[in-house]
Amino acid sequence: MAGPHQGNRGVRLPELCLPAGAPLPLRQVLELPGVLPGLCAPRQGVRALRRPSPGPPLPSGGERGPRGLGGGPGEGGPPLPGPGRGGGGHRDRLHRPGHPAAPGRDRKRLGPLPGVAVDGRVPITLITGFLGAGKTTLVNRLLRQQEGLFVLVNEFGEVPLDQRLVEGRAEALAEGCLCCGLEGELLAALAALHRRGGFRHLLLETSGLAHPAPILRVLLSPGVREAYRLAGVVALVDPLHLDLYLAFPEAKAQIRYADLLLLTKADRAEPEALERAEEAVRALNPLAPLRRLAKGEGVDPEEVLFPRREGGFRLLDFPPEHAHREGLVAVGLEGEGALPYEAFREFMEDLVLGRGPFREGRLVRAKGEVNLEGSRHPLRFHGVYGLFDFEKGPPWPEGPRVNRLVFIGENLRKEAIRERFFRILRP
Ligand SMILES: Nc1nc2c(ncn2[C@@H]2O[C@H](COP(=O)(O)OP(=O)(O)OP(=O)(O)O)[C@@H](O)[C@H]2O)c(=O)[nH]1
Repeated sequence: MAGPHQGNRGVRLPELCLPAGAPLPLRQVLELPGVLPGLCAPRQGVRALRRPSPGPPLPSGGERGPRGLGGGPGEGGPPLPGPGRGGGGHRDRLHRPGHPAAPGRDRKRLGPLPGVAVDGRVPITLITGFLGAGKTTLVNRLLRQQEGLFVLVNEFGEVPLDQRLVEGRAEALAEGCLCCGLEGELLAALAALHRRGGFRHLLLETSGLAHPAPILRVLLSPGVREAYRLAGVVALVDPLHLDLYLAFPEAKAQIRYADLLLLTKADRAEPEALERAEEAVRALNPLAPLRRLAKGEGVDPEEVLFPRREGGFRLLDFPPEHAHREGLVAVGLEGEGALPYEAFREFMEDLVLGRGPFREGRLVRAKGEVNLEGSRHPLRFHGVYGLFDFEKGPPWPEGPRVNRLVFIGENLRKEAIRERFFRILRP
């Protein structure tokens, strides 16, 4: 395990947006007075934190579904429209690559859905990738462009932030890591969704720390297999932080188990970094197709939804047990009130740079939505190691303003973080 701060100080600094000692550029994002000179500008539009436009209403129940999780033949009951039947049928829902997709009404229609057409089971695609690799960015894009998708999201953090981004067509599983004792939870969620129906393809977005094997074991178990067809495993890989990620066995496993590999942040990474990352990824999984993505764009949605080719490669050496790298901690903070700008900036800098009470820890992932004093807009942020994106959200609605933050890292001291945050929060 790397020593404290190595990632934040010695190794990462040249590449960081936030040099040591430089304040976070929060004022610029919120257009608060008093921008401090010499800071890197906030990145524009990197994170689509807003929710995708609501899609058309999901068809309601009414038709009988196939066998499986509902409790055997005849009890299933979710509507899985087959060719020529209700729910619009899917013959006319052809996805036509090449047509520019716009959010909302121009959403593309799903293709002929081989899984449903062939055997009545609902295809399910596992979307993996280490913390901050770009899973939600891709999934939000697919939701905007494709009808009939539903997403089950598993988050490691204690405050479910991602779910709010895809509300209506997504559901959060219990917090924690899906691969660690949440198999029952996953089974129950799959069964409930299957009974409820109203979707034709399920995406399962795992937490960044999930090992795919125990999840695949659930998806390939006899009861589940009758209702859902595993369409494949997609792994997203962040080339900016790959060498840091590969110290985590989960990150390696995600790459090894993938049917399709997506190298994200191609718009931000230098060409040499992309090439190096491709080499490292290829060494772990030489057979899966490898594509480059920029902000969720760069791959045919159909390929993401159905990444597994017939007769394709799959690694089935499921370890009976696995252990996460020690010391990883998720801290969720939720509280009403306003944060003074300076105090919040210092708090974030100390965490990112491993200073003061946070010197033992090393931040891997941060995300949140906060209410800074003097602003009508929430400040939203995403951090992966020291690289941060900030965005101004739409004005707060009437009513209490709730700050929500998640920090994931090694040896983070939960109590110290909580104590500091609630000390600066003004109710
Ligand atoms: N420039 C750029 N930024 C990206 C890209 N993909 C994701 N990001 C940014 O990277 C950060 C993390 O992206 P997410 O999509 O939330 O990553 P995630 O894998 O869902 O994160 P976790 O759920 O926390 O593991 C956000 O700030 C995104 O805007 C990309 O292709 N290009």
